[in-house]
Amino acid sequence: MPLGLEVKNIRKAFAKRTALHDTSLTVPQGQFVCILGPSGCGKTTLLRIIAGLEQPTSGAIFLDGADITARPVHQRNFAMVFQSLALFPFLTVAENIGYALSLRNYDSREEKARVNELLALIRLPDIGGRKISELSGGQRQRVAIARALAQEPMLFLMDEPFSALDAELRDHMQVELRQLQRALKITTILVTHDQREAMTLADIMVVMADGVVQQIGAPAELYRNPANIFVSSFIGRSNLLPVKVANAGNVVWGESTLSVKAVPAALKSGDNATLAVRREGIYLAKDGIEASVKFVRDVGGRIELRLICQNQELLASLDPAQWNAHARSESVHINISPDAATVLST
Ligand SMILES: Nc1ncnc2c1ncn2[C@@H]1O[C@H](COP(=O)(O)OP(=O)(O)OP(=O)(O)O)[C@@H](O)[C@H]1O
Repeated sequence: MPLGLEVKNIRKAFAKRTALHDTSLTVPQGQFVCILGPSGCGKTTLLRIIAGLEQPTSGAIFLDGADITARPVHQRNFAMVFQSLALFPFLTVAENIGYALSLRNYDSREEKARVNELLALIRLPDIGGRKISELSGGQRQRVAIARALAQEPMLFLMDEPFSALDAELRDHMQVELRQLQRALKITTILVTHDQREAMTLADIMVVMADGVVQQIGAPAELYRNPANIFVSSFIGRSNLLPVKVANAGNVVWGESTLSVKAVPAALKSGDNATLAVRREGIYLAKDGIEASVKFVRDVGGRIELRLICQNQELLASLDPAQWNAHARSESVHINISPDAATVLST
């Protein structure tokens, strides 16, 4: 059974800055991993080290159990798609894909059949004869993916491949890539700063900040159980409430006691902490905490409320039926669902 890729204790120091501190992660065979983080957090450096374009200062990379840290790029058989697609603009689509096939010693009939197969895969069967310069952004993107797949790579690496596309096309391409990756079961690592993109694509998300991995897990897991304040704010947005840990799985926020699903073992009764509350975790309840409504926004399907509660501004996202049932009043009472609230070290 193949093991996939293992990144072990990678560190990368540039002259003036350490881009990666002791980074480890496992990419199981056939999985889609998204490395997510703000600009400058070290995600491209990590991808380049995995690709073999950059050497780590220390640490090692294993592929299916073999140490490949010193293996040159051209011996890794990894395919790469970057934001600048590096297609040859004045060659045709078929010639671009054929170029990636040239190492395979196909005769011209076999090469033509393989190009057609790849074009069918990206659902552009009729564009083999067109020049790259004559294609739309989305078509170019798909050709770059087809060319990468032509290599039959062990690993597919992508760095912000959709950032040049408009929002609608980006959404579309994300779904297509995900379907293609599932069908081909090709182990894929994609770098992005866009949390929606990562949540759409990833089996496993790796959240980074300042050269340090903050959390690794399935998208829903990171959303529900963020490990720290950075992750809770970067993956979806959270209200951050200053609280004190109380006994019996409760926390105290201002004058109110709130029950929570868990308190981290490192926190003791009386400690200060932060309660990260998802917007949909706030609901209206007659016996809840008093809040005034500052702003109401109907965002189609949900009602967004900006509330002031215990001198703090909160953002809530309600079901329209709930809002209508409460007579759309300027003064409301709220409660917080324990499932949508995570206690974090401050
Ligand atoms: N060749 C280099 N020489 C010196 N410093 C570098 C080099 N490459 C990257 N860095 C620094 O390392 C840090 C991480 O850079 P990296 O490109 O990995 O970040 P990133 O998360 O991919 O950011 P972005 O989303 O903006 O591309 C940055 O502070 C960057 O300035």
